Amino acid sequence: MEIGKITGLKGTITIPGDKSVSHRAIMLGSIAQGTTEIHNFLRGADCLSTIQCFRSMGIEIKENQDIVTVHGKGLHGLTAPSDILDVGNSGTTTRLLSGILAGQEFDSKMSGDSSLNTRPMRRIIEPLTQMGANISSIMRNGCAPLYISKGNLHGIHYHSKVASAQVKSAILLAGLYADSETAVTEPTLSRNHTELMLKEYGADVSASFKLGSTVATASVKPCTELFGQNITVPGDISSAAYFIAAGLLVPDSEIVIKNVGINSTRSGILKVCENMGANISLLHETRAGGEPVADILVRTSQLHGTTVEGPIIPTLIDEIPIIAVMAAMAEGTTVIRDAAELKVKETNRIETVCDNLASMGCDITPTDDGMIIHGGNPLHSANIHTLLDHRIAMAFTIAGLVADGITNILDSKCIDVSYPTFYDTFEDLL
Ligand SMILES: O=C(O)C1=C[C@@H](OP(=O)(O)O)[C@@H](O)[C@H](O)C1
Ligand SMILES: C=C(OP(=O)(O)O)C(=O)O
Repeated sequence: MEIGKITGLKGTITIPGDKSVSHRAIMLGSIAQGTTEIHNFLRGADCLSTIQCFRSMGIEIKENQDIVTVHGKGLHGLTAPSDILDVGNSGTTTRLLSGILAGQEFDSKMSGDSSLNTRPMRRIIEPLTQMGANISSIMRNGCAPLYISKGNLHGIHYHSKVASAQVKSAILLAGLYADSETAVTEPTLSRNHTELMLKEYGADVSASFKLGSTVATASVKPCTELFGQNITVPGDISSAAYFIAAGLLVPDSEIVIKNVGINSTRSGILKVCENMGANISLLHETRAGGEPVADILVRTSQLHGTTVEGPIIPTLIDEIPIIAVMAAMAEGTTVIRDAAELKVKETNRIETVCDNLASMGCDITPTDDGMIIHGGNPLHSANIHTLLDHRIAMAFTIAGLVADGITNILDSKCIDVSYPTFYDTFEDLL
């Protein structure tokens, strides 16, 4: 995809459904009793992998544009897949599904693409094993492909080293099948969609913060039945982030982004934008599917550098590539730290962000847990090596809109993983 410099992005856009919420709606719908209707479902490749996995385990799932109907068969209604479950590029599918599969009577295997199969899975193998699950890395390297066979699950209180919603969710989902309460404590609160949605489906879930610390605990009681729901998925703030950045960086722009999920465990990017001096307002705040949503009004702004660190990091972890692009265009220095998790995403996002921004003329230095960006140098065009990472492709598309010359996004098709209509959205802004 070739991207040139532009001015004046103006208009109102709607962002597709949230990826995290879409995955969870399929998973919980499949193990609930009765029908679940999901509105504004994200038809991105990752969520389609989740659908396919549950179809392979006997669940009827009908797709009608962005409305998906799941005919759930209850907590014990899944059937043995005849083949290895293909999780594609999706870490969320792999880790959350592991928690569910740990509670099944049948054996299963899961494998993904070459990126997925290098991502760390010990973080879920270890707690699920403590719960009594039989789960192993087939290549014995701590990565997928994974093999899961019947185990008898008991409740544990797990203290996770990483603030990861995927780890937390895998344990809570296995906890539905355990013989006593299961709790997860994480160093700082990660996205809480699983807790919120489990509650909607009828599970007995609690969540608490320890006073005076950032530590967060979520727990679930063993469950006998979940009940099918009607779910409206909010627009994905991680996808909206590219248009927030475009509205701020492209001269003479004014964009309204409709119906975006602003759950505080996801909306750290809004705080960072505010700290950078952005002109952003939230309009029409309301709720959809148990989640807070709002329209976001963005106007071109002169940004300045900031520090992004500590408990805010899990609330914006997928937005760091686009935050780095904003920082490159901001006056002054931006420091991003406490974000070592970036190294184990679809690519090592510290490297992919730093290499590509440096190739566009940005003064950027990678660190062990983030990066330091001296902003304000004009960006120039480059060939962007996405390494098939959707977030890199989208973040550098926005960089291309403000860079001199024609920026070439290599393998931009990888954007289908989370936002297949990304380039179409621009048509409403030109
Ligand atoms: O639970 C989820 O839906 C997700 C959690 C995050 O991963 P971690 O749990 O590994 O931080 C995030 O990066 C990913 O895109 C989606
Ligand atoms: C890291 C991501 O997703 P996942 O972990 O589900 O592959 C992402 O979408 O940026």
